[in-house]
Amino acid sequence: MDQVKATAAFVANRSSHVVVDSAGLEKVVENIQDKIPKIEWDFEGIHYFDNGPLTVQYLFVLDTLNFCFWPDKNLNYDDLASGLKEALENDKSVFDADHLQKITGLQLRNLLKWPRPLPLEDERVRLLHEVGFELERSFGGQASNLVESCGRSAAKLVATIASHFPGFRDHSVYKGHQIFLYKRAQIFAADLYGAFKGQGYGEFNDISSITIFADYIVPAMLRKLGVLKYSSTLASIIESNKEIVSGSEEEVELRACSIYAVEKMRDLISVKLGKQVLSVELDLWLWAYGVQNPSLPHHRTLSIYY
Ligand SMILES: Nc1nc2c(c(CN[C@H]3C=C[C@H](O)[C@@H]3O)cn2[C@@H]2O[C@H](COP(=O)(O)O)[C@@H](O)[C@H]2O)c(=O)[nH]1
Repeated sequence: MDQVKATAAFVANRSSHVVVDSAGLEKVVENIQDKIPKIEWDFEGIHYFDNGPLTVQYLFVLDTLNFCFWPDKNLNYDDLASGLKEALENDKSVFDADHLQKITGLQLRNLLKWPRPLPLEDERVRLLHEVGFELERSFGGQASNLVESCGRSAAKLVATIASHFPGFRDHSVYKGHQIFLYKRAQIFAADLYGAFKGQGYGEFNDISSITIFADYIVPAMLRKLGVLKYSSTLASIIESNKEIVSGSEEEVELRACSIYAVEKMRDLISVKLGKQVLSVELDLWLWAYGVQNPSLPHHRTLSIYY
């Protein structure tokens, strides 16, 4: 994930709409002291888990669809995670590769028991078809084979997913340079690590290489903590819920500066507190607090990546 870290730093060093505030960062680390908040993966109790390959298939489908909830005021990530869980409990073959390749928007909606079209529903369906097709073509239909082919390397898993599944290629071009953010591919590795508690399909010898998952909750939380500062124009766009175009400088800066800030936070925790923390742990802490503060204004971008 060196590419993610390096290109996020490239953006942070040139950004004009978003600034990583070193004093704010120092203050957060001082306040953390000995108690880096440890949040349990699945603290909400909404995910499917059976300790086997079906859990891997579930998590891959979940992270294929883990984006863009905000256009529907009532739809949240929990609806997706628990809806897919219930669908799988009712029919163990529901996420078989041949089913995924043929699923329709209406069927997906029915699986999730969602009464109206999902945001970006056509894209969600297209991505499920792509996943079903490529899983069958290259991995015997099983996401668990994809994971096993990566020999316990999270970095290899992210690279393999990006090379086989175009829908996971979370790239942008910023000031003429290609920037890699890989939110959904990285969160899949983190979900395996969290669900399987670092064992079996969740065992990775390089989990520390994963960065945070640049979505629309973590930047809002970093801003609340005083780690990110926005230009007055960007602040007013976000506070008035105006959309920000996918791939715009503002959007790339929000996401890349969040990744960069948390990597800096890790360095500072290591220097000041002598502790090694994973971005996965910091992400879960920031995200869990962010979603528990629904009044936090967040940026709104129509995107299939987060
Ligand atoms: N950075 C980061 N972003 C995350 C997650 C998760 C869920 N991870 C599960 C794994 C373990 C825990 O038990 C969690 O349940 C979702 N998101 C993003 O949030 C947004 C949805 O927000 P709202 O519209 O309010 O539901 C959307 O962009 C979604 O992609 C995370 O962990 N980290």
